[in-house]
Amino acid sequence: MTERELWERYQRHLCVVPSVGLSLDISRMNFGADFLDGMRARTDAAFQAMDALEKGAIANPDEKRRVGHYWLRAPELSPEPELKTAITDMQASVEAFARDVHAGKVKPAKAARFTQVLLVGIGGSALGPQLVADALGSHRDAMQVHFLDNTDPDGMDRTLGALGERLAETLTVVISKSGGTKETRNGMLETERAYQQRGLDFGAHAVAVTGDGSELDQYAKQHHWLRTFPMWDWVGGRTSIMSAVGLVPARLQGLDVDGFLAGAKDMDAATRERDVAKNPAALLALMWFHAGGGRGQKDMVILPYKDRLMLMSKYLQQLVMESLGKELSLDGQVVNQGIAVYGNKGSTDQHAYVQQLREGVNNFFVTFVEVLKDRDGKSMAVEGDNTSGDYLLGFFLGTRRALFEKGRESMTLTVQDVSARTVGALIALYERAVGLYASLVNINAYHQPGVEAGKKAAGRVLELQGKLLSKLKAAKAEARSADQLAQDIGAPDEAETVFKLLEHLSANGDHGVKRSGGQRPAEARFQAG
Ligand SMILES: O=P(O)(O)OC[C@H]1O[C@H](O)[C@H](O)[C@@H](O)[C@@H]1O
Repeated sequence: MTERELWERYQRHLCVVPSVGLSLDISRMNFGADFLDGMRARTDAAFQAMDALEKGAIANPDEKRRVGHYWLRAPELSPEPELKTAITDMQASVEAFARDVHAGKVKPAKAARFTQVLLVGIGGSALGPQLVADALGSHRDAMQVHFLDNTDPDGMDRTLGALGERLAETLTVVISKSGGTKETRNGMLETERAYQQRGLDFGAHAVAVTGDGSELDQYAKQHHWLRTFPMWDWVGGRTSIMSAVGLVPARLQGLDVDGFLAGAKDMDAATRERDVAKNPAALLALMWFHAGGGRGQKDMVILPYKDRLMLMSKYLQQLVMESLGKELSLDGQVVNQGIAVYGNKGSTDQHAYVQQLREGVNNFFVTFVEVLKDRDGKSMAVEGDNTSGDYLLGFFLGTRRALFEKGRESMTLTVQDVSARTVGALIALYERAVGLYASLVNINAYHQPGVEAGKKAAGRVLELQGKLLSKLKAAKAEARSADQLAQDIGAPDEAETVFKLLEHLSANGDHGVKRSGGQRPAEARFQAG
């Protein structure tokens, strides 16, 4: 294709959404002239399924749940008045709470004001707040936000250690839809102890976001936490950023929550459009289908040319992979669907993995995200008349061209700026694209049965550790091999897990397990005390 033909193709296929200042360019995807028409029946069915979902159908059949994240930015579209009230009440109470915190009406016992937020959560209860805080935050925010999103002890020490004295003016927000996620529970307990060690009452510094009656909800009530904000079963974790999960930290941080919700609402309106050429969510879904043959054969590389959008790929990794990575179709057939997502930011990535994108295995398509506005205010010239922002654009266009020359497909999303409106719109765009794509490939995007297997297996590992420790204590000073100990606890087939447990136990002083003998598994001996 000549440059001239490409320019024609660009103009023909450019999808512009004036209400949110966003455009999607699919000209560098090599779909044929009849592709969109050929997909029309499937696309219409996807629109119908989305319509039913928005009207309150059970769109998550396995869990028999409705899927209501679109109502969070348009409560008037809720299928029942009670849901609308629940959403608007939540929004008003979050806003009022943040106002009281900022005004010092809700204040810590031993400091004048809360200045820091510590968010404890994982997966959908952390990734959205992390993206929003990083994309929209600055040192001028009303409060600074920190995160504990793992059960890594050193990670917790690092974050809590950095807060240090400021813990006295830190409001901890524990977020868990289910209220039973172990990583979050552990982070909460360790945070509670950090407060206690400084003579601070944790409950007077803590807020929960969780489902009614959950383990976390009960804990918060028993320990007289400041507040609990609701989470509902009709909002999935990975689409919960516009529920209290995202609004509580965003309001506390002092971000433009109204703009964020309005951007999403406007994008929702634009992506209900049935004319595919005018609907960026439908086009994204169709391009994913085209690129991967409807089988996820190509990875989605997300390349925003903007530091503030660096977490976009991490956020989309959960949204896309947890939604689309499914073994079974809606009819129960084994389909093993999914699309792998990765990326960081340009031009930084150009100095890392872009080499492979241009010359290596052609198993991906890129989505460039271009932000027109360079910065607040003017830029200096760094070379001739050129600014740093001119360079960023140059590198983006240069990389895109270099990929195209080698037959590597890409799309470009162009936005005006990284405002709350834009971030809300981008999230809404991808939420709908994922929902539509799921319909195109006939899977349930709203459950995550695969995640449970790992959690159950982890539970069995900890059970095994319990047995092992009792045995080691009973056997006192006798040094035994992993194989012997696995026999002793009646789990001879679990020798490898037993070895891994012993290796970890003896590397840490918590349980008094000692290791002797050689480095290889068969040579190592373990004993208590
Ligand atoms: O909010 P929670 O109930 O603590 O869940 C946190 C996360 O954990 C699970 O493993 C799910 O796979 C995620 O979708 C969810 O967002």
